[in-house]
Amino acid sequence: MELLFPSLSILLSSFLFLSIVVKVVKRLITSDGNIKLPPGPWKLPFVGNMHQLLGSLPHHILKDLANQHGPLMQLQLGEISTIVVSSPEIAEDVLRTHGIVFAQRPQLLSMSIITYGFRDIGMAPYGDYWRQVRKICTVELLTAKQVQSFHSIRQEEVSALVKSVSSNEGSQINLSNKIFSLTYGITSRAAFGNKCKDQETFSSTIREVVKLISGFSIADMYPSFRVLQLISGLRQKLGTLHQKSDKILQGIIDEHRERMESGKISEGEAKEDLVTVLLKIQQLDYLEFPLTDNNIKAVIWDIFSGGSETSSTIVDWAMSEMLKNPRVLRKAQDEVRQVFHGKGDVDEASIHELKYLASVIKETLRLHPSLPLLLPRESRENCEIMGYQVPVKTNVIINAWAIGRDPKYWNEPETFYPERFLKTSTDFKGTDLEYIPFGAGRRMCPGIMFALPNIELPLAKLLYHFDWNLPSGMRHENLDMTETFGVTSRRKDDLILIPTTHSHSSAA
Ligand code: HEM
Repeated sequence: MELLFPSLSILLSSFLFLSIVVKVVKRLITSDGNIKLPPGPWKLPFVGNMHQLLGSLPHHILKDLANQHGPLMQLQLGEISTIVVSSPEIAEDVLRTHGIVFAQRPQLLSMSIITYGFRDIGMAPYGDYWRQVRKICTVELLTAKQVQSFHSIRQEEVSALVKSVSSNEGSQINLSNKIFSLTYGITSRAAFGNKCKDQETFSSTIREVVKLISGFSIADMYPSFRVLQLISGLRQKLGTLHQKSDKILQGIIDEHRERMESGKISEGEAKEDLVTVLLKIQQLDYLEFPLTDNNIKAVIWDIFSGGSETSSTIVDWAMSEMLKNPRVLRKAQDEVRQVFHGKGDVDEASIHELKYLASVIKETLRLHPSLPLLLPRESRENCEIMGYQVPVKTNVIINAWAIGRDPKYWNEPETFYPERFLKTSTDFKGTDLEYIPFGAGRRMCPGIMFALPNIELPLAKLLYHFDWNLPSGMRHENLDMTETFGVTSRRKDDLILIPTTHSHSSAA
């Protein structure tokens, strides 16, 4: 009996292996040999190019491969034919010229669990439902007026951060941790109103999910082998996390609905949180697609997962780059201290005067775009790009990180030099394809207006109130800038710094 188990498992895995090989070979044989696909590296029969993505960060590997095979490159990732775009010219073709062909997202099984069956904005299939939720997002949730209405939340949360840093003056603090909890705190209050009791659990659930869905999941690369979903355990882990976050979100919705029905949230209340806005929209009778509670939860999930890690990552990298480049740190500090001279604190009303800080942020977004690979897309029909065929249902990866370092467009691309943005009108609004940290085209990020104040205000206050030093003995040029593997390109090690309160500041 004892021998039966190993032999059974060997038998099963051999069967699985063989059936995968048969399927892949069958596909190779039946594929149209006349199609002129973009060039790409040599492929192994069963894994395609997946083995080439091991060992380093995907956006780094893809940039190196593109240097050898060209800015439009074809890879075979398991069963999935993929093209990788690494130049502004081809990004223009994909995102704008043929924008409608590439406005679709691939329907990854792993993502369907956490997006309530693709009912969010980011993963929803391109079509009328997506158009409706995206419009709600841009016209109701993330407008300049709505974002402005959250200014007191930002002030309070960032002031609390300043206070907490100040109380640790002279000793080492983990600035990364403080920045990440700040952004989750602001997003939570904007979305749910006063901080909800489950905020910590909710934020940590999101972070766990983001970690789980990072990189290329083997199961998603072989969608016809559903058994891989079971073996990998990904589906089960995501399911458990989804249930946890769903319970919290439903509790928040129920509590809001109760307050609205009891008249505690009045019509047109000055500062409406995002859940309240969504519940009011739910009551409208002219929506093409009724907004269910699940739809609302999916949208709120997007705002948290899309909005918090991304903005914190930029603040974290901007501080790291300034500590590494003391000249830039001094210049940014001089500017903020001059603009807010005699005021004792930074306020949002004059923050637009911080032109150099704005360039620091832009340069950070160029070198460390929070999403180095834009969210994946999928071709809806056959398309020709630069004389190559891109067949329907090809996965499309756009390497925004590589594009932001293209030496054809950027002088000394690896150098952190904010001044370059003082002299150019290049912007991240989606028209300059050499600079796409927020993407471009139909699926471009709708959260820029929400993100920017969450980046500018913390940076301005941290520079105004404190002088910053690295832990003793560490030289600025030795600050480690290694990135970690993930959906967002975070620092590998947390940023540990020593703050000293600046004498003019009200935090002194
Ligand atoms: C520094 C901050 C941020 C960065 C760098 C960023 C970047 C991006 C990028 C690169 C995309 C993919 C665009 C594409 O495929 O072309 C995206 C999509 C998206 N972002 Fe952001 N984002 C940020 C903040 C936010 C915020 C604050 C929100 C919401 C409050 C948000 C919500 C979304 C949504 C919903 C999508 C999906 C859009 C769609 O598929 O139609 N993002 N973001």
